[in-house]
Amino acid sequence: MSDTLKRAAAERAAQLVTDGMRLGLGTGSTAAHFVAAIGARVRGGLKVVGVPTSEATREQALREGISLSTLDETPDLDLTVDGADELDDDLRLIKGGGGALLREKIVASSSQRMIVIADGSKRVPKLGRFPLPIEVVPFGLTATERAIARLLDSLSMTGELRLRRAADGAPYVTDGGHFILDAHLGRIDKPNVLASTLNNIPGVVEHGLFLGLATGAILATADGLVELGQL
Ligand SMILES: O=C[C@H](O)[C@H](O)[C@H](O)COP(=O)(O)O
Repeated sequence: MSDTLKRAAAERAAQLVTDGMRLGLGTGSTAAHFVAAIGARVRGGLKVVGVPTSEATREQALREGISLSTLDETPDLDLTVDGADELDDDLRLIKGGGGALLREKIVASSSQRMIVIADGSKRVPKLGRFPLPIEVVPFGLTATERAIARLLDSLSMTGELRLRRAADGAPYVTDGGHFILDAHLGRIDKPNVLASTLNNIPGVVEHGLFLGLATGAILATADGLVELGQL
């Protein structure tokens, strides 16, 4: 059911793509449906160029026959379409459940529009039930973790910081060669304060709060598609 909903949201987003667009291609199970839908349209004659947000998406897009570029060659994108782990009604997001937050944020920031596609279960009244991914440099991991814990304490936030691990038990390593600490916060009352203060900690590369980046969202529910913001 959830996969059918993800595909429905992705296919609606694919209809927004027109010839000549420079596209940011998101990462994750929902974004993969979008990449597949764009692949089908490319095989039907659509001309676009894509900038992938992960190695996994790059490989999928190549298999789909989508022309690819890099952000260095194509620094201004028209539209990025990506999934999310949570979003609220102000189009604030938590992303990074699949570990791709850093490239996703750089690509979204380089896009005129960012459209989130998700099944309706991702919509929440308040962010934070989904653990917030914080990407950190492996060097000095313990020091960085302690600095994050002190910051959370100073903001009266509680919650465990858990080093993300791969299936073999080793630390999960992102495409950028970093680790991820998942912050189990339960609720984030002041996302802007948390976002900006996390960015001040040496060793923190990026975090999964995407604030002011999404311009629209397509949410698929059992009752149909719900659109937020501008598509
Ligand atoms: O790092 C992964 C990305 O932020 C994904 O877009 C996010 O985790 C949502 O993934 P999915 O569509 O598989 O739920």
